[in-house]
Amino acid sequence: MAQFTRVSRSVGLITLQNPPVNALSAVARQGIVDAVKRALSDPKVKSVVICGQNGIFCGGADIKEFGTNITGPPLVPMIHAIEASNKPVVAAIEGSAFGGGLELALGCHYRVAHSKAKLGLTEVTLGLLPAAGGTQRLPRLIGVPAALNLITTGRHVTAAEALQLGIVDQVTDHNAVDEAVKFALSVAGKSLDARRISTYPCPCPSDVDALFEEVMQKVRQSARGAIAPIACVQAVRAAATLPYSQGMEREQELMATLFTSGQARALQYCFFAQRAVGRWSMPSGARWDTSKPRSIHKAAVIGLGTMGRGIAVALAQTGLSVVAVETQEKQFMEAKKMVSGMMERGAKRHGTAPPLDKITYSQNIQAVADVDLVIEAVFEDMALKEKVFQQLSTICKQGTFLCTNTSALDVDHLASQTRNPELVVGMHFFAPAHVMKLLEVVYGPRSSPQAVATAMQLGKKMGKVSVAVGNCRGFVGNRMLKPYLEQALFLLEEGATPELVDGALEEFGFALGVFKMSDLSGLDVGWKVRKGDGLVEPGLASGPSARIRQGRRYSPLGDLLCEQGRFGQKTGQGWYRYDKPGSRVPRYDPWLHSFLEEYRTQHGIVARRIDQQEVLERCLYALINEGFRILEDGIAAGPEDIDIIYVFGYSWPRHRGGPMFYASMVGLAKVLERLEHYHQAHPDVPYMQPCNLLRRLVASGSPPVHKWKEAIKKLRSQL
Ligand SMILES: CC(C)(COP(=O)(O)OP(=O)(O)OC[C@H]1O[C@@H](n2cnc3c(N)ncnc32)[C@H](O)[C@@H]1OP(=O)(O)O)[C@@H](O)C(=O)NCCC(=O)NCCSC(=O)/C=C/CCCCCCCCCCCCC(=O)O
Repeated sequence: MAQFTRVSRSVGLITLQNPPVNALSAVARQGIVDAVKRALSDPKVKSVVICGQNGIFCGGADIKEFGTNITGPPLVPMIHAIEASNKPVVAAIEGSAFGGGLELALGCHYRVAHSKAKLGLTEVTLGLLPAAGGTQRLPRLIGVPAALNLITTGRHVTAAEALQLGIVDQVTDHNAVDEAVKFALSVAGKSLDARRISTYPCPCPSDVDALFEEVMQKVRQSARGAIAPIACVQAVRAAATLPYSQGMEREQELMATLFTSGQARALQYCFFAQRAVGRWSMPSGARWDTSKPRSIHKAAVIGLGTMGRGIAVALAQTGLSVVAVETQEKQFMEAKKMVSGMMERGAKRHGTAPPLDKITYSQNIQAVADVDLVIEAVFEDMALKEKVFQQLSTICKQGTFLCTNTSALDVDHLASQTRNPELVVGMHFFAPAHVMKLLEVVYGPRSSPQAVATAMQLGKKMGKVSVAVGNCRGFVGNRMLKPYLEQALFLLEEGATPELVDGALEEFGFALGVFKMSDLSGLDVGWKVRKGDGLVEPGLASGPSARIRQGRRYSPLGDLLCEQGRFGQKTGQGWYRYDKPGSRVPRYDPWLHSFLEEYRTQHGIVARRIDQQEVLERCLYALINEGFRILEDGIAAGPEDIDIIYVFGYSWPRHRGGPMFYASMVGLAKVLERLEHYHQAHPDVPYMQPCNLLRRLVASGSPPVHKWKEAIKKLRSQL
């Protein structure tokens, strides 16, 4: 797992060999310990280089070991032994040096990096802190403010930034190992007294207390309840205020708390889930590894509203030639300007040239005749989309993939409007499409595996986390949102306020509570959908029957707000009031509170006290219950798919691992018991009726989340 060779006569070259990312597993650590001993005891070796095989230095500690009984030599003494060596040790950093990988490099006396390498103390993203000395060495090397920034965010820095910060000593465009060997030859025999980072004093600003107070406040705000960033600040504070050995003790103490926390488990689950969703499968048996995608060189976007513009930008930024079609004159002119502006701003942020020449605009749909793939993003109206798909089917060259960006409509129905339904899939982007990472790739019963593979691959190229899901109303994300929104409205009827509901959800970790989110996305969107579903009945009489529609409990609260022209931020009023239309800061609205009181009186509802616990249970368990139905229906292949959709598309707090993981942490039996309780109290709310799959999982002993797929398969085979 670590190979030792002697090169250039006197340089001991230690190569980590643990594919795919040279993670520091027990065997790899043992390999390093043995190789270092050998290098130090070999009199012919005057200096040492540590590198990783296959162009990657080291992806850090082996995350797979974390849930197990860890054996093998621990990292901290291993790194200390390297630092204490009396022969110079140079890290040759290619590819990535993350987490424990960078900590290993910080234990070396010198660091040479390839210009394309990325470095970072990423542990915080896994619910941990850099506990192999990273929180103590990095501030000593680059100062407290810069170290705090890197350690609390886990962000990756380029080799150039690492050089500027002082993390690496040299950056090269050539072979980093060869350069490191040359470097090692040049420093052989030189004193190492000034090269052991643990012996450095920690450079500190004069008012350490004020600095840490300010940072802690900021970190608490952005952490949304995550504990690791806070522990990171505490550990760096120890570096700034304590001698190294005591700082190390503090680092270990803080790590011990994080290591066994539910948050660390959730974040590590997310890490693997994000990768697992790439290994998609369809109920037909088609899979990621047996379905070959087709290369896409030229794509088209139809409809340049908010979504279409974002999609066009995202495609162009990927390097594809894009035909952007908008038939309405006013929208066409406005979109051209907006798209260019979006690309220019993006390019400025990345220090690149805007890919303006990648997009050609047209007002004629015939312009898409020669593209490889079309993404339809016209208004969310089935009749309009049907027409577009009929046209595309005749205009496009043979074999063009036809995708729809619908957020809820029937993909299979659209496929039926075309000559080749196997070429049709949904590509459901999230607004703003050039920023949001999530893409739901929706397959209908007739979508070919190649169409799915192509959309998945295109999503990946666009930098999206793509999840393949089946076709149903709202797919996965929006389907689960419906019971969540519904519960929030019922809670208002029963006595809660938007502030109470949002407060509970934000404390749970959502960036925005449900009412703030509705104000942001526009209340009229859902109103239009409900009208289409025949649920909106303006001016209906009061009394309980007014709140039963299509045989189930219904809250017209949202409709009533829309009837008043209160569409949220864009009109300056919604569930909150805003200083002016378009303002973003929600404020308490006395009108809304009187309106709720009047509404309750009119409908004979006596307001009761509702606590945060009830808000969370009703909103979240209703959503989770629908997640189980989605699994039962085979719309999502596994809980990971649902969780990744929620973490990347709906701001579900990552440190809670996604709704299905959260359910497993709460305990399936508890979730079932609470759903049963609420369903008894609200028998006219079908979403609260516990799903069969949940009952069966509980009956089979509530297996851990990673075993659900297997359990579902087994349960299906018993039916
Ligand atoms: C950028 C990457 C490295 C590579 O990206 P890419 O090329 O795109 O490839 P991927 O698809 O991401 O990955 C390929 C497969 O490799 C798997 N993988 C990746 N990284 C790891 C890893 N570090 N460990 C295991 N496996 C890994 C990945 O899952 C893929 O496989 P699959 O598809 O899932 O099958 C990118 O992969 C990346 O970013 N990786 C993560 C980098 C990272 O964040 N590293 C930090 C790891 S944490 C760390 O290093 C911590 C160090 C501190 C010291 C730890 C000490 C531990 C013990 C202390 C115990 C003390 C508490 C005691 C408690 C008590 O007292 O009881």
